[in-house]
Amino acid sequence: MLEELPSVFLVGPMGAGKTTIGRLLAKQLGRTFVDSDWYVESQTGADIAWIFAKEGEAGFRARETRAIDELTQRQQIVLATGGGAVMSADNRRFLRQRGIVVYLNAPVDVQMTRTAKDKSRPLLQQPNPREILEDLYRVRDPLYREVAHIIMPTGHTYPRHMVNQLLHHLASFEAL
Ligand SMILES: Nc1ncnc2c1ncn2[C@@H]1O[C@H](COP(=O)(O)OP(=O)(O)OP(=O)(O)O)[C@@H](O)[C@H]1O
Ligand SMILES: O=C(O)C1=C[C@@H](O)[C@@H](O)[C@H](O)C1
Ligand SMILES: [Mg+2]
Repeated sequence: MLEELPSVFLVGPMGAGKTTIGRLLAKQLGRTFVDSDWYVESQTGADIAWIFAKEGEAGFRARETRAIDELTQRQQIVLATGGGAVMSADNRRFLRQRGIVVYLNAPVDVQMTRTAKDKSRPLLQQPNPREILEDLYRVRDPLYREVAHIIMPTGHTYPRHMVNQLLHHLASFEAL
């Protein structure tokens, strides 16, 4: 089962669990896992904070779109995308047309808890991260929904449990 499943692309806000769930899902499916944030970092030879500082968000987004275009053409991978990848209409088209898109939908409270200690997200290095997450959610939630084939609420579900639920959804998707 699931041998024929195309690539799976995870979208959602910072702290939704795309990297965590994506890695576990890839292991379960015996697929290669790629994280677009890590891919951009490895292609650039610098971390995301450095790219934002030197090239601005626009520089990062251009690199991200090149990465999403390339990675969505790979066969049968599991891809965790950056939280802002859906801001680009090109990225949304690449994702929607080239695989199964899963929106991990985490409420802002959960995003806050999960991102509080980690300083690697430049957009949240402000005195008011909650307001930023709320503003981003308002703008991006419709875009995540637009691009998604499957929507999964995340919050109080353990990662392993999430992956089991997702495998279930993917199996019924494959059967279509
Ligand atoms: N279902 C879950 N239950 C509890 N903790 C979780 C869950 N999913 C992720 N986490 C934790 O939340 C934090 C953020 O998760 P992760 O890095 O996977 O999010 P992300 O969606 O990839 O974020 P970003 O868009 O910033 O890359 C990590 O510390 C991870 O261990
Ligand atoms: O939500 C966002 O815009 C971002 C999320 C992260 O995954 C990184 O792609 C970067 O920190 C920007
Ligand atoms: Mg991530």
